[in-house]
Amino acid sequence: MQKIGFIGWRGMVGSVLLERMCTEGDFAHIAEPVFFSTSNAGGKAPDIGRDLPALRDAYDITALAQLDGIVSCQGGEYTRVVCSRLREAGWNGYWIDAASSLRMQDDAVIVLDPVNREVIDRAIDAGQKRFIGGNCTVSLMLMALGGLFKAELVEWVSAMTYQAASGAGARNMRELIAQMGTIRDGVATKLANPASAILEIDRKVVTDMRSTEFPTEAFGAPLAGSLLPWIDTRMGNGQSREEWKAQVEANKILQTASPVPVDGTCVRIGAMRCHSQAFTVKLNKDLPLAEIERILSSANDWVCVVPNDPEATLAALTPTAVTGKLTIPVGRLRKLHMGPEYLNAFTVGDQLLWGAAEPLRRILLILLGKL
Ligand SMILES: NC(=O)C1=CN([C@@H]2O[C@H](COP(=O)(O)OP(=O)(O)OC[C@H]3O[C@@H](n4cnc5c(N)ncnc54)[C@H](OP(=O)(O)O)[C@@H]3O)[C@@H](O)[C@H]2O)C=CC1
Ligand SMILES: N[C@@H](CC(=O)OP(=O)(O)O)C(=O)O
Repeated sequence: MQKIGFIGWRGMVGSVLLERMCTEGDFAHIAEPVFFSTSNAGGKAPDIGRDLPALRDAYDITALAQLDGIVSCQGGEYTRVVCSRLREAGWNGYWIDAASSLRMQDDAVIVLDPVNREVIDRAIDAGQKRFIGGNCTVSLMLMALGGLFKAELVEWVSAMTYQAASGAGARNMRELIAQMGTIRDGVATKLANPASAILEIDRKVVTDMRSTEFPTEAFGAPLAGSLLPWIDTRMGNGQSREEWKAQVEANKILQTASPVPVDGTCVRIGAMRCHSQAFTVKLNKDLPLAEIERILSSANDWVCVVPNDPEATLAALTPTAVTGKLTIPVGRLRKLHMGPEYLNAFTVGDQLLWGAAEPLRRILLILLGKL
């Protein structure tokens, strides 16, 4: 792997990937990085601390076909178009991708190496070439609960998600802030007066949120001060596509012999870039909580168990605490009234790090023989 192409490096996932690669010094392992653009061929390549040629056209199949590997954070449509053209051109390099379009194809591996390194190694040995990052909630769930899955203790999981605006894109993050500002601006005078009636403030807030002037172009509905219990398209069986991904992707990542059911409701909330999830885990045996905590916390280098008390929970188990960090806290661990095999758990993870960029950065290092 000498010549590696980067597409989508300017987008939200791509720029987090680039930042992580620069921080970790990964470009030292790449003899010839080549940067592409779908909109600015001939423009200036990003600053990665060395001289680089101008941006190449991301649709130039001849240029792409000269690469040993391609890392794309450009999106599913780009993948669909370019991957098939590259195949037709006989290209047989490594394709590393953040988009969902290839994930469930037989010749694609969903990568999350702290959880499925053996699956990845077997695929590389077998000559497989397509390595795709998983859906963010699925990757974050498996980083948090991986120990229980690995020990084959999970009968099923119900995952109720609280997903950040970033999962919907940069435009949506901006709109969330604009919505927050609109709400606040509408009641600023009343808010400044401690004697003003709260129900009057509340009435004005909801009137503003229901107004056609309220900014909702990206989300299609108010998110700030509210929530949106539908993410992605409909599947036709009552599930949203985001909910459907939980079981199919988790079982593909783990390569389970028989599928572990995973289902729940995926909800968009007004967090910026951390997804949270509340789990009900049906274990296949009654284990002491201390043993469960030991299994969870020893599963990988990033997961950490948060004591089930209010101080530790509010200090370590919130999007505010976790944003920008690779740690995966898991807390609120307790047995539910339903019985000793029913475990409650809550996790928070940065959806642009372990949820998107980090598994791609690491599969690249694995393919380069550096991890
Ligand atoms: N957002 C997320 O949380 C996750 C996303 N993914 C997948 O990653 C892919 C990319 O997502 P995401 O990074 O959110 O996409 P973005 O919309 O942020 O970026 C995609 C591309 O848009 C172009 N672009 C146009 N205008 C701008 C601008 N002002 N700033 C930056 N880029 C711009 C860039 O292409 P160019 O430079 O060629 O013009 C960029 O590479 C998608 O397939 C998504 O499914 C996967 C996991 C999580
Ligand atoms: N759908 C996710 C983000 C995402 O891009 O997922 P996927 O990579 O599976 O399309 C969210 O909205 O939070």
